[in-house]
Amino acid sequence: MKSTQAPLPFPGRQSDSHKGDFGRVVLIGGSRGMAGSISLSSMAALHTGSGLVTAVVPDRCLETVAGFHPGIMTLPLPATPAGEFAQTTGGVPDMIESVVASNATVAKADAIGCGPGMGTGAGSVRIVRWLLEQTDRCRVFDADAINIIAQHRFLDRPPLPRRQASVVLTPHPGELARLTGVSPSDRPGQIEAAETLVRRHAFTIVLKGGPTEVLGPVDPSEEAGTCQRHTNTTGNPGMATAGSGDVLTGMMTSLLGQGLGPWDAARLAVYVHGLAGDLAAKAHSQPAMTCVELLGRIGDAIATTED
Ligand SMILES: NC(=O)C1=CN([C@@H]2O[C@H](COP(=O)(O)OP(=O)(O)OC[C@H]3O[C@@H](n4cnc5c(N)ncnc54)[C@H](O)[C@@H]3O)[C@@H](O)[C@H]2O)[C@@H](O)CC1
Ligand SMILES: Nc1ncnc2c1ncn2[C@@H]1O[C@H](COP(=O)(O)OP(=O)(O)O)[C@@H](O)[C@H]1O
Ligand SMILES: [Mg+2]
Repeated sequence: MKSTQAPLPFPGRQSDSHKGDFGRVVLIGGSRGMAGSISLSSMAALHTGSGLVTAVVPDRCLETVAGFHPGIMTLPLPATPAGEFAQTTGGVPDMIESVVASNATVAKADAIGCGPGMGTGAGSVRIVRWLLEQTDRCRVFDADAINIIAQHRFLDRPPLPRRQASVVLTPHPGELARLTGVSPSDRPGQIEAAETLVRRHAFTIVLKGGPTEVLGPVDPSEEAGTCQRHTNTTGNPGMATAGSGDVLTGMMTSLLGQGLGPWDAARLAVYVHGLAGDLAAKAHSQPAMTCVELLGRIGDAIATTED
């Protein structure tokens, strides 16, 4: 295992602190058949230190998601027969995004992560479009949320006001290819395409892989788009296993919810996530480690990076 240094220390805790000090986060996603993904994100957010974690899921997945960890709260939304988010609720308010917007837990969330396992159906599209417009919120878009943004060309619209755009996208190379048209086999081209997105929208982009690259604006309020790049130093091919990225989504959302800015949250999340992967591989081997062992090593990884 390489010996490397964290880009910044993990935030410490005061002796009189309480769970409200560590962020309320919401994770939106899951569907019947992919309930594990949003559960992994939610458990990762808890293990990264979030005070309160709510998974917003299609109602057909509620028991499954809630059953993974007693610390996860769940908010069920109407589902299609296939078990994805429905477009309408048949009630008042009627459209699914109105239900999300009017929910008190969602309204109070310090950070919202969206996408793992949610599918790309009409209900999910409405939720992603709504979330992209919430410019006063910290948001993480991953997996199907990125696929939806790509399919519906949501980034072709005029950029959001820079000052408010606290958005992190966490594509793997296949998702970035859908977003930009640049092939996963062209790593330099993908990094350049991600830089272009950063300069235009002032988003932070985490281009996953071995190694993961973090790209973000130097000054998000500046009109002329700037971009800085950080190459992560942790992680290993044992992490090429289902659910590794879902864990990262929860960690990223957790750190944003704890008050870190997007550049710091992204660099620290990928560092601790990769280190947890390195510790899991050391204990279990690269082939045998899974997302469960990765999740189980977040604590050991944090312990080496604490303030
Ligand atoms: N337990 C669960 O419920 C899980 C659900 N998942 C969900 O499944 C859905 C589909 O996501 P997937 O990522 O599996 O499928 P995708 O079709 O998005 O990605 C797989 C494809 O992307 C490309 N790709 C990915 N990483 C690459 C790399 N490093 N280099 C080059 N090409 C690369 C490859 O072409 C690969 O076939 C998402 O909603 C996701 O959240 C997955 O996260 C796995 C676990
Ligand atoms: N060869 C590798 N070296 C280092 N990290 C890797 C490697 N392969 C995958 N990973 C990491 O594992 C995660 C995979 O994410 P993703 O493809 O979204 O998985 P999933 O959608 O199955 O959860 C990313 O954080 C990525 O950086
Ligand atoms: Mg993924």
